[in-house]
Amino acid sequence: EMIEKWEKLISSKESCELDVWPYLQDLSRDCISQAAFGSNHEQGHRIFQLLDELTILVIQVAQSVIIPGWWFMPTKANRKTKEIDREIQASFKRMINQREDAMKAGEAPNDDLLVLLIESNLKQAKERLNIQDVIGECKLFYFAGQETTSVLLVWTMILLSKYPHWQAQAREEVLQVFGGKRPEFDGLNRLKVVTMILYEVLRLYPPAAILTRVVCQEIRLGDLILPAGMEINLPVFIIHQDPELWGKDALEFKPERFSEGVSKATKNQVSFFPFGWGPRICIGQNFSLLEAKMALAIILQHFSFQLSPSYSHAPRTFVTLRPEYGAQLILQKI
Ligand code: HEM
Repeated sequence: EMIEKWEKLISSKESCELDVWPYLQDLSRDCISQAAFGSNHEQGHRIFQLLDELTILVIQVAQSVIIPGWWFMPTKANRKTKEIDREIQASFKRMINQREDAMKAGEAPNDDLLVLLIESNLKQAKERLNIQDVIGECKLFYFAGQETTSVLLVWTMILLSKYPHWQAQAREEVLQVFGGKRPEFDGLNRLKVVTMILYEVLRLYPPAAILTRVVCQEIRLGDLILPAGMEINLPVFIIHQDPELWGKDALEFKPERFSEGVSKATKNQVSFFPFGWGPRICIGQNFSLLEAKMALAIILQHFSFQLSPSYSHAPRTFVTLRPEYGAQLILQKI
């Protein structure tokens, strides 16, 4: 659908300028809605709108001075937050009820995330998820499943516009593997240059730029003693750009550093962790890389692109690392 929209915008002209960021957001929203929840565009659309509003409010709260008990005050922001949360809960409950009915009638898909969650809720076992757990998981997947991948895609398009020789190499590879055909799973796994490019984008522009942990019991870390309850930030983007770990060219876009895989590029150190690390590592990393490769391959088959003079480079952390003023590119049909 996105490709068709872009083609229409170009139609008889040679090229067209557009901000690709909202289109890529819609694309990844559609992917997670359909793949995980089998939900239609409209249902998913409202939930994303509400999550967007909730994110803005949460960021406002995070940036303000917290006074104990503030959350219980009937301020405008607190009332709005609770109202949005109620609507999100109601939307998910509706979605879950509809799916349960469809499952009973034997009309529902039986292999998506929603089915797994509902089945876990219906189990009689001790470890069954209750309905609030199911709603919590749906909320997390809706949020974590779209924002991050659309950010990865948008920075990839921006960097491939800035480095046209990498764009050309990626296109050559895609055309070699798929020609003009629709990309499929096995072929996507054979895309080496595209994978190197995506890793390098994730290194320089990690969507989750900072990870947070709370120390659960006092622990010694080198010369430091960290007390229980202390909050620690792991600055992913700083570690990803540290010249001591990555060399003097750490700030440069050089996908070739990943030509022999991640362990060679990192010399087996934990210096590249765009998807986190350890037991809470991103559960959706394969899904997102597959989605990004699929989207990028189709875009490269249809268009070449370059930065528009109106593009202004402004990475900004707003939960994820976003291009603050969008991604104005000039697209040309191939
Ligand atoms: C480029 C895309 C993505 C990036 C960079 C990314 C990054 C991350 C990171 C860094 C974490 C760990 C957070 C922490 O340790 O505090 C995480 C967790 C998670 N991600 Fe992703 N993610 C991406 C795509 C996805 C997708 C597509 C999904 C769903 C299909 C997803 C679902 C989740 C979930 C459910 C968790 C929580 C896992 C847990 O706590 O056990 N992510 N992600």
